Amino acid sequence: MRKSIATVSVSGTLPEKLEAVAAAGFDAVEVFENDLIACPLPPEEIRRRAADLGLGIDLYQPLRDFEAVPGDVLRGNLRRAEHTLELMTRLGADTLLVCSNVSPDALPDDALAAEQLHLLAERAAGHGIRIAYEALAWGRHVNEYLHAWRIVRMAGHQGLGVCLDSFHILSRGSDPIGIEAIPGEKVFFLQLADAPRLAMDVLQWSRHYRCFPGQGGFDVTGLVRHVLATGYAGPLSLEVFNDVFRQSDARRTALDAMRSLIALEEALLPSGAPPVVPSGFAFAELATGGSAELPALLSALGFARTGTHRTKPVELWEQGGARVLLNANPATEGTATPEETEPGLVAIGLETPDPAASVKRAETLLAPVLPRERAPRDAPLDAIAAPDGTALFFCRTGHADHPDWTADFPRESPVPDGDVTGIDHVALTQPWQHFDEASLFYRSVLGLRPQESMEVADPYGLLRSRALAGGGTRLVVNIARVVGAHQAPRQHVAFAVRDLRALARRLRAEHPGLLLPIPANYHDHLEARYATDPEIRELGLLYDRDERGEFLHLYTVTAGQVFFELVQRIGGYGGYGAANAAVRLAVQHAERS
Ligand SMILES: O=C(O)c1ccc(O)c(O)c1
Ligand SMILES: [Mg+2]
Repeated sequence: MRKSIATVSVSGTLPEKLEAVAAAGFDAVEVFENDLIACPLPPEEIRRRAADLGLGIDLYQPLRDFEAVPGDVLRGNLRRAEHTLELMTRLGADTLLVCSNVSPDALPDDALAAEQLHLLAERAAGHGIRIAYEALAWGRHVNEYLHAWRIVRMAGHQGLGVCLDSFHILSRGSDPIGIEAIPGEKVFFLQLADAPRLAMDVLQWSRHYRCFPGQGGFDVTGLVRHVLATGYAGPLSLEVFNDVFRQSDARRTALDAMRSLIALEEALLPSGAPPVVPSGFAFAELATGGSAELPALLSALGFARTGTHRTKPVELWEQGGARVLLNANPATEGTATPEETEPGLVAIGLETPDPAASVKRAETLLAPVLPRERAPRDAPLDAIAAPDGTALFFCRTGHADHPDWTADFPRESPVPDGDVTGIDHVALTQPWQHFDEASLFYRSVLGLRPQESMEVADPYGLLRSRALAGGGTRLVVNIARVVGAHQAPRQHVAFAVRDLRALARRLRAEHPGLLLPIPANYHDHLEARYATDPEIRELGLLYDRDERGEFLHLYTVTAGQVFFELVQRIGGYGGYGAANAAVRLAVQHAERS
C-alpha cells in the first residue's frame, strides 16, 4: 500500500522533513499548513523538491472552521478556501482536508454543513481538487466519524468524501465497525496514529501524545481492517503530533514511522510471517572497563570462569544456565561508545529457533544489521543494533546445525551448579527521546509483548519503564529524566535464583557490602502491607506480589554503568518488582554520593 506521512510528524524545516521522509522510503506526504507558511520557498519549489525526492504530495491540511456557519462568516471562509485551493494548485496537491468546525460560530445544522461543503467541493472541483471532511474528536458539533459521513452523504457531491483518522475515532471510544457502512470510494483519506491510554482532555491528548501505530494502546490494525473492507485503496498516512518527535532527529523518527507501517502492513496480511520470538538469553556481554569489579561480583555470586576466548580478551563466566561474557577490550571490536570505557553491558545474545529468519525479519523492519566482521566472536553470529546501541546477537546454542559460539571459548572448568539458574531479564536505559521507538523495535523486530509503561520516582527525577516479554525473553526498557550529575546506573542483568533466601544468607555472611542496603522504613512498610516474615527484613530482601504469585529480589552494588539483580519468582508472578524500583534508585544515589 502507498505509505504517506504528515509533515507535522517529524522535526525540522519543511525541506528537512521532506528529505528525512524520503530517506525512510515513504511514497508521499501530507503537507501541514504551518510547515508551508513558515517556509521561505515558493510552493512550486516545494513541489519540485518533493518530486525530486520521489515524494508525492497526497494531501494539504487543514482548512479549519469552514462549514455550518452564518452567511457573513461563509463569505470570509470562501475567500480563505479560494486562497488555499490556488496554493494547492501551485503545490500540486489534489486533496484538501477540511476538519470539522470547532469555532463558536458553528451552528448545529447538518443540512447547512452539507450545503456549504457542497459549495466548497464545487469550487474545489474547478481546480481539480477533492475535499476530505474529517471529524475532529473535539469538533463543536461534529466529532464522530459517522456524523461526518452523514453530512458528506447529504451533500451528495462527487468531489466530497470523508477523511478517517484513527486517533479521533479510537480516542472517543467509537466502534470502528461502523466504517464498513461507508462506501470505499467515499473514504478519500486515511490518517493513522496510535496513543497511550491517558485520561485527559482529548485535544491535549491529540496534540501532544499521539505516537506511531504499535507504540500506544489503540487497536490501529483492527481499524485499518475495517477501512480496507470498504474497498479503500488510498494511502496509509501517519499523522502524529508528538512533543518528543518534534525535538528528535527527523531521519530517525521517519525510520521509526516507516517501521511502524511495515509492521502494521504485515499484521494485516493473513500470510504474514509471524515474528521469530527469542526463547531466552544465550548470554549477556559486559565490558569490564579494565577493572576487576565485575569478575569479583560474579565469583561472589557463584559464577566461575569456564573458558577464555582463543584470541580475544573475552572470558566466559557461567553458573547454571546463566552465561556472561566479560570483554576487556570491546572498543577494538568496533562497537565503541563512551560507556565502554567503564564497566557496562555491550551485547545480548538471544536464543532463537531460527537465527537466519530473525535477522531477515530485523532487516525487513529496518533494524541496523551489524556487519559480520564486527562480530566480537569467531562463530558467525548475526547481530543487529538495538535502539540504545546494544548489540543483539541471534544464537542457537547447543544445536549442531548452527554455529557454536561456545566453541570459541575452550573449556577450562565445569559449569558450577549454584543458586543462579539463568538470566531472568535484562534492563536497558534509552535516551529519553527513544522510548516509543524502543518499544516498537522490540515489539516488532523481536515479537515481544509490551506491558503498560510505568513511572517510578527517582530522588532527582522520574524513571519511565516498560517491560516487554515473550517466549522466555524478558527485557525492560527505561528512560530516566533526571538532573545532570544524578544519573542512575544505565543497565542491569537480573539472574534467576532457585533459593534467594539461601543465596542472600551466604552473600551477607561472606561478602558484606556486596548487596545494596535496604532502608528499615521499607521493611516497616512491607510488613504493614503484606505481613511478610521477619527473615525478609533480616536478609534485606525486597518483596512484591501479584494475583499469581510472589517475587523476592535484591540488588548488588554497581560497577560502572551496570549492576546485577537476583530474583526469585514464586508461583506465576509476572512482574519486575516495579513497586520497589524507587527504593533501589534512592539507595543507589546514596551509595554514589
Ligand atoms: O489538531 C488539529 O487541529 C488537527 C488538524 C488536522 C488533523 O487532521 C487532525 O487530526 C488534527
Ligand atoms: Mg487527522
